[in-house]
Amino acid sequence: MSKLFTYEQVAEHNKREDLWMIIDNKVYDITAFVDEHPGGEEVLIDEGARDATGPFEDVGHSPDAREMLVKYYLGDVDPSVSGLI
Ligand code: HEM
Repeated sequence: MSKLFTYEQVAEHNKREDLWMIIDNKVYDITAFVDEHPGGEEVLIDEGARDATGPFEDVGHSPDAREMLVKYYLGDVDPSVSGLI
């Protein structure tokens, strides 16, 4: 079973040196990726620490970009508290 996180837990990881992000109800630790993002670090810091599914999809990220997410995966958003924010 995957690890579950609340929105509050994700929101604590809101810094460039410690940055999490939710995409499609999955939680990612993207700290190591901030330097590598072709779209720059600013958007990741702005959209990080919360659900960034909308902005991520709006950009029309490639299959390669989606594949990159795999190695940053931590777990899922706790479904019992999802949808609160
Ligand atoms: C950890 C999550 C993310 C990953 C792995 C990722 C990965 C990538 C990759 C690989 C590209 C190059 C184009 C492509 O292959 O699609 C890209 C471009 C871009 N990304 Fe992300 N991205 C992430 C999150 C975001 C978020 C949340 C935003 C917010 C708007 C964003 C904005 C952009 C923009 C604007 C570009 C275009 C850069 C350009 O071509 O000038 N990305 N991203």
